[in-house]
Amino acid sequence: MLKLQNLNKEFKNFKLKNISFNLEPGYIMGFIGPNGAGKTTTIKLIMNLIKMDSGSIEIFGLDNKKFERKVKERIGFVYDESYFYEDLTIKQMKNIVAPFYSKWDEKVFKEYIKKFSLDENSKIKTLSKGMKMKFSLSLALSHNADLIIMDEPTSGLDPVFRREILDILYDVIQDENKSIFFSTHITTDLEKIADYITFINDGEIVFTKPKDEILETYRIIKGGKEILNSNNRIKFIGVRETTVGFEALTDNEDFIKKLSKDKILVEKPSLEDIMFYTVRR
Ligand SMILES: Nc1ncnc2c1ncn2[C@@H]1O[C@H](COP(=O)(O)OP(=O)(O)OP(=O)(O)O)[C@@H](O)[C@H]1O
Repeated sequence: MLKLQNLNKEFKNFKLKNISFNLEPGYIMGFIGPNGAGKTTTIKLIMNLIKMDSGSIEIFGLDNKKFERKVKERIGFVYDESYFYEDLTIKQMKNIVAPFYSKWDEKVFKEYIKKFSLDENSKIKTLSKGMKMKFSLSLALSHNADLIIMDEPTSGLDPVFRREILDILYDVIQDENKSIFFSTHITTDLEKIADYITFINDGEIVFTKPKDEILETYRIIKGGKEILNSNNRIKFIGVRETTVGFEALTDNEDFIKKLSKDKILVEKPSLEDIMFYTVRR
């Protein structure tokens, strides 16, 4: 579905370094990382909205630049900022977008509009942030796209809206030939629906793996201050000290076994824990 190989892009104060990952058909991949890590830049490169310095991107096995039109016909794209003409109504805007897609399905679009309780005659500028996102999603899902790419689709949305959107994405993925790639800061959303997680930090991929494998690999260790010393401290990925003790992240099973069992607590981390300790070290 999507294959990035050794992608590089340099801005004045930022560098995207050797980004590589694959997304297979039938899966949802979440793209996480702190602010400024390079998520939007990567998505813009995938969509050929900015030029790469080196590397390659294949979508459906085709080069994303050479076959741009062909590839984009089959992508549903949801961007984090509204790119609509604010003075138009939903219907007018849809009439501009629809002819670009040979497989546009008016019936599906109408179903989504109804499902999202949107009024076709509402002007875009009168829509709330959540409603605009629902409209964006309706457009992205109404032309039989095989790959849905979204940049922070759930940011700024309340939990009810978010859950609705996640349910719809989950429905889309029931067709095993479709895939979804989306960036987010809301790691709990990914814990619910993602199959794979790609984690980017400071322009570099930290990991790209099945979610279950990630959650099985890492552990949070909690213990009193007396356990932490200069030798073992450096073996943790990240450490957070409090007045009474410490919490730390590790992916080293042997190391955990060596720590005295009766003095530590071993817990499974959330994706947010993994992100926090990896970024803060
Ligand atoms: N056109 C540009 N010119 C110069 N620098 C840029 C440009 N676009 C992005 N950057 C820089 O690249 C870095 C990565 O930005 P990017 O938007 O990809 O991060 P992000 O992971 O999407 O962050 P966020 O989670 O805050 O949206 C930032 O330091 C940003 O300032």
